[in-house]
Amino acid sequence: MASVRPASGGSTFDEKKQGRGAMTWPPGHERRVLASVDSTMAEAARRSAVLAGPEWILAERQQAARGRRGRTWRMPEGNFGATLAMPVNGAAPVVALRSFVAALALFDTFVAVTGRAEPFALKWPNDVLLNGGKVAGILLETHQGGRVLAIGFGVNLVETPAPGEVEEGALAPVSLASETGAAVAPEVFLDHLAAAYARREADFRTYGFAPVREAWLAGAARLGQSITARTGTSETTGTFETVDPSGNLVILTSKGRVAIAAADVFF
Ligand SMILES: O=C(O)CCCC[C@@H]1SC[C@@H]2NC(=O)N[C@@H]21
Repeated sequence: MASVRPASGGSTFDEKKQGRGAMTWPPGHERRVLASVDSTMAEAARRSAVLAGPEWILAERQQAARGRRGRTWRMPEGNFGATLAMPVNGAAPVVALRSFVAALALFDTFVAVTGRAEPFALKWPNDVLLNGGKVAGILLETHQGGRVLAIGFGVNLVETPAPGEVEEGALAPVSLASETGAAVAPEVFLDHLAAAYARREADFRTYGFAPVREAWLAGAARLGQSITARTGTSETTGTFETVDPSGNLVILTSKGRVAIAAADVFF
């Protein structure tokens, strides 16, 4: 399914040869760059049975990229689409907290490549906003009975989906290039993201969810403001109060406090 681009596939990281930045590729992490694949999530699923350690799979083109809740994710060339597949231990709800770790790593990466933090914000559960529009999304899947986690990152580096391709009521998509003028190649973005993710993951493994939660809340969009959370069967509107220690969205409504585990949020 995948066609591997030999020039940059494999685990060797030679930043001078690749012309990339001066950050350190996380030791022990495999790095695979594919010219084309159906979906890096599908590729991670195929790799999951033989995975020896963390592995980043970056694709220049994806024919069948997927988004949250079974949606299609469109990835024009030049945008960023990658999946981190890694062995994990622990109960499913703890594994799922990686969505916050991943969102923070994306936030760190945007700050690293633009030198600015203020235009970026985090939208529960795991989108990154830029000037109020969606610039990146994250998708989590597990394999091998929960022993392998795949975290997919889709970033509009240069292009956005056409307006007709965006779900009604969803935030307008924006691209990093059009909003900030930053021209970042996907492989350079990957180098920053892999380093940032490794740092955030190490903190999560050492200190647990508390510091991740605190950092996530510090960057949260619409905290203290009115939001609407929609599941397939219900809609809750109220004040976005916090994210609780289990990662649930907490909304204060006229009838009291509601903790929501999974939903789409609308502003
Ligand atoms: O719906 C979302 O916001 C999540 C989008 C995730 C898209 C990325 S692109 C790389 C990886 N491969 C996929 O098929 N999906 C994710």
